[in-house]
Amino acid sequence: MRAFFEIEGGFPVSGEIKISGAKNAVLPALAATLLSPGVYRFTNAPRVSDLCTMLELLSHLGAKWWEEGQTLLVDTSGVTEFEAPYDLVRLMRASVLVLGPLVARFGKARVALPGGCPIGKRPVDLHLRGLERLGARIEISHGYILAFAEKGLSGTEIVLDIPSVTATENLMMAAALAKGRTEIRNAAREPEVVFLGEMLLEMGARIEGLGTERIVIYGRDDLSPPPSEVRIIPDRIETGTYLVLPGLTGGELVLSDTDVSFLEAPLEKLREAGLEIETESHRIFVRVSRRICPLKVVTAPYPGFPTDLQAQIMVLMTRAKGVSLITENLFENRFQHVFELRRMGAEIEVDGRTAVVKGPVRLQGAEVEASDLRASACLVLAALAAEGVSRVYGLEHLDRGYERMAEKLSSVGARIRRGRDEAEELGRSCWSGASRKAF
Ligand SMILES: CC(=O)N[C@H]1[C@@H](OP(=O)(O)OP(=O)(O)OC[C@H]2O[C@@H](n3ccc(=O)[nH]c3=O)[C@H](O)[C@@H]2O)O[C@H](CO)[C@@H](O)[C@@H]1O
Ligand SMILES: C=C(OP(=O)(O)O)C(=O)O
Repeated sequence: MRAFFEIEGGFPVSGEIKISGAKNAVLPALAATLLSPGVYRFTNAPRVSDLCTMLELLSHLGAKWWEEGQTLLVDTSGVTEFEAPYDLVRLMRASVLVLGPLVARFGKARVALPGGCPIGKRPVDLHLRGLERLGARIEISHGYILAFAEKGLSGTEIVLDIPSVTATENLMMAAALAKGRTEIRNAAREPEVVFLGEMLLEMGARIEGLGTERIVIYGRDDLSPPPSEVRIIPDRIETGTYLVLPGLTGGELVLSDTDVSFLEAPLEKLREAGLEIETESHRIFVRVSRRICPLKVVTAPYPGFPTDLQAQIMVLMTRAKGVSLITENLFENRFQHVFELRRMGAEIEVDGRTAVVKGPVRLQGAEVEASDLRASACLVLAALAAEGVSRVYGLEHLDRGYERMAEKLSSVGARIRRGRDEAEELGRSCWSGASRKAF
């Protein structure tokens, strides 16, 4: 038996959805706790299974974590291990984020080599080459990355071939404990990278150029936990996922506790598609009162249109009158949702990196299987738009990055329920076990 969402489509949404903290911000923030022993306090951490995996990894390394109300606390005073085992890395590629902090602080790290992933090959060569530039010796042995820097790391210049998000984060963390000045060129500019940099500043690091392609880090001998709570920034991808919903079902939504400044490219595209959008700094009001227009969408590193919203906007385009072109530039295999959308009646052809979507079609409810995290969100959206009942399988992907999705959607009038028993309802969840307190 597998978990599924059963969804009856075609009901307009209405109401408010509160956006959670960003998965892609909490993961590097937790990795950064390895840079200095002590107690760290986080608020607005999303209760998603990737957070659970990262907490398991930190526990494996010797850290402790607990909660006080909604605050998540992590104590890294007892970290003694240097290994991220395959069992955890295979669940979550972002486990590789512990590599930089471990080798910088302890002079050694052993991290399982992440394999390919459903959306693409996703090598980690830029992480490894950057660490080598900082003076680490890297070996690959028996499926593990071994990194050594017995005499510490030294500042250097690193030019990334691609503005990789997690490579920039790994190298920024490592450089924060390296001797001297490190310059990272062609650095990623994502809000989550800026957020991590700001946390490192709170820990005593000196960093310039956050949010630009040139980040300069002046390493310190020691860092310390931030003096106050670190608030995880809102999830721009969760926001974008729910933003397209009124375009599919009709109705109107208010998305609160978000950050509009992170969403310029998606907001521009959705307005071009015909959605009526009004914004305040932390709230977005969205509704649709006219026909959806076709779009040309090209994914790109921030501030371009995010690859993590490509699948969701593709569903919207099945509603548009005319031909839409959606080009995926970041990951070579991120069109797997197309096959499932076709099973629901969508007319989509893939030509190399571009999906050609012909609309409008009325999607039909079906049983579908998600291949990855954003494909799962796309299929939920498609099912909410479709005529009849759908079952969306593959919720282990969805649970990685969406907090309480069924509950949030039900609260705005969607007909969605999670199938299977109550224990499964929470998905893979380290805080639902009898031995641990619930968040
Ligand atoms: C935990 C996290 O923050 N995940 C996000 C992060 O993933 P992640 O950081 O893994 O994605 P990258 O920015 O690294 O990937 C961008 C491109 O660079 C390539 N590459 C990357 C590293 C490397 O060493 N060599 C290499 O060739 C990748 O295969 C990909 O084609 O950014 C992606 C792109 O916005 C998002 O989809 C993910 O949600
Ligand atoms: C691809 C994603 O995440 P990850 O990099 O953690 O696989 C995502 O968030 O869409």
